[in-house]
Amino acid sequence: MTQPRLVAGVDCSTQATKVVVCDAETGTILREGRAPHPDGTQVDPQEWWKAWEIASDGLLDGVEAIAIGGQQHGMVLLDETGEVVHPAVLWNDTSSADATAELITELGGPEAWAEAVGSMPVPSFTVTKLRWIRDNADTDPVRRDAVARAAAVVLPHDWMTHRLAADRTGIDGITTDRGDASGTGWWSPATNSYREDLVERAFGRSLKLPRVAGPAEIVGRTASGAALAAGTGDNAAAALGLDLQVGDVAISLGTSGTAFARSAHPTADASGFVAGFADATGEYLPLVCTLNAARVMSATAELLGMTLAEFDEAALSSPGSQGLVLLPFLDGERTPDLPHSTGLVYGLTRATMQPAIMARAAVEGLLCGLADAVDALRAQGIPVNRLLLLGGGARSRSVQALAPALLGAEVVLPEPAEYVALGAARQAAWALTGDLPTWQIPVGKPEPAITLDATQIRTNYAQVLTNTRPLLSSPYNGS
Ligand SMILES: Nc1ncnc2c1ncn2[C@@H]1O[C@H](COP(=O)(O)OP(=O)(O)O)[C@@H](O)[C@H]1O
Ligand SMILES: O=C(CO)[C@@H](O)[C@H](O)COP(=O)(O)O
Repeated sequence: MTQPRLVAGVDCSTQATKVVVCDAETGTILREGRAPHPDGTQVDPQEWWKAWEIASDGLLDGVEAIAIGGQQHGMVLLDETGEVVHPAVLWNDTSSADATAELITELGGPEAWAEAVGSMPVPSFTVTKLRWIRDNADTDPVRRDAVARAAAVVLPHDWMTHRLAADRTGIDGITTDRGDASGTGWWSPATNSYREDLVERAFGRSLKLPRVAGPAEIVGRTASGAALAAGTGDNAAAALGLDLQVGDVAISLGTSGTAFARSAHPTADASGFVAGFADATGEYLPLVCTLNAARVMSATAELLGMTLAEFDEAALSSPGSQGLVLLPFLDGERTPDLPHSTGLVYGLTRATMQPAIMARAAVEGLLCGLADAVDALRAQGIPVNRLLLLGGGARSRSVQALAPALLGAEVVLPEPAEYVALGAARQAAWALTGDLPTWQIPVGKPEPAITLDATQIRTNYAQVLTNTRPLLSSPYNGS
């Protein structure tokens, strides 16, 4: 029997690095590894490298090609020698809220941005982080030094790919791809080109930008001679891992909550809800992203003194949320655009102040936010026939049971797997062989759907959000 050709895919996500090694022909996962990242919204990229070394330890023997999928948007600034000059400012860092508002006004409003780069920027977008660091350089010596020395700006997956490439030096030869470039705020999916003027607008001067590699390109070689594929943003990688088809919408419940679909056409939503991203195949990936997803459940479980399994059981056993509404904006929020917001619980009575009802309200709150996301995709003309649940939070039985009614479509549960890493591995196989392989996606059985009054629950959620929006829009004074 001939040995399978091996490819590796990596997910350098917010909370961890995950590695899968697959048979390039079938996609069968043969080896897996994982290592955590530190918490926080500004992280030294060397921490990702350390996590990669731990997660990939002993896995790479015989691997012929590798691709990196990574959390989108994070700003990694490099000097002329390729040294990192500031901790990476991640997608979930909301410090650039004021910078975002300024940039939107300066260019002529949300429509001007949607026209220029397919998306209205929110504080997650890299372009806003460039403006933030420029404007806050004087109050911090590390930032001042970083702004003075910065020669190039790249994204987490670009940096990891560059670090893995043994055939590059300094900042020469750095690459990115369409999927990740589309989350910067200075690259247009519709025209496939950089808007370098937007980098200059944000930062006050130009910076070197990575070359946008093609979907099946080999962009370098590792020290052991493995081919490096272009890599991509984590959501574009997941779309590749799931082999999304027209009518499919992926719902990823990781640190972020995302709803996205493949599209043959670019979108440009000036409301700021739907980001007009590119995918990793040459098409498009309209996407809605919330800042609070799986951690809403883990934080609520911790509050209630429950394990995640107990939390799930409580949410499922609850006689509904009984009008208790939880707005899950625990880390501020991106969609809706409320970077200064906090979470909010409304509807506490002696009857609703029960652990099980609180657990249920937490799951409903995070799903109501995602229901708005799916509706926003529908409003952009994206067909929604079935929803594919993925990410750590998709393992939650209560999410599986409540999602069909609240999101308004059939829910499919791909067999739990690291789909970002798997999609990156599929891209690596594409670069290695020249053909995008067809890999079977095993489908699991979700928890049976619960019947509930979705209209009432979503109306309650929308009313609480509307009525508290002024409060949630202003900075919270927690002192
Ligand atoms: N059964 C479960 N119920 C709810 N949340 C879960 C469950 N299993 C894992 N998680 C959560 O999934 C998250 C990790 O998911 P992952 O997709 O790896 O995130 P990221 O890609 O942002 O690093 C953690 O917050 C973890 O608490
Ligand atoms: O900002 C976005 C998408 O625009 C996030 O989806 C990040 O890409 C992080 O993903 P996770 O680590 O939560 O999977």
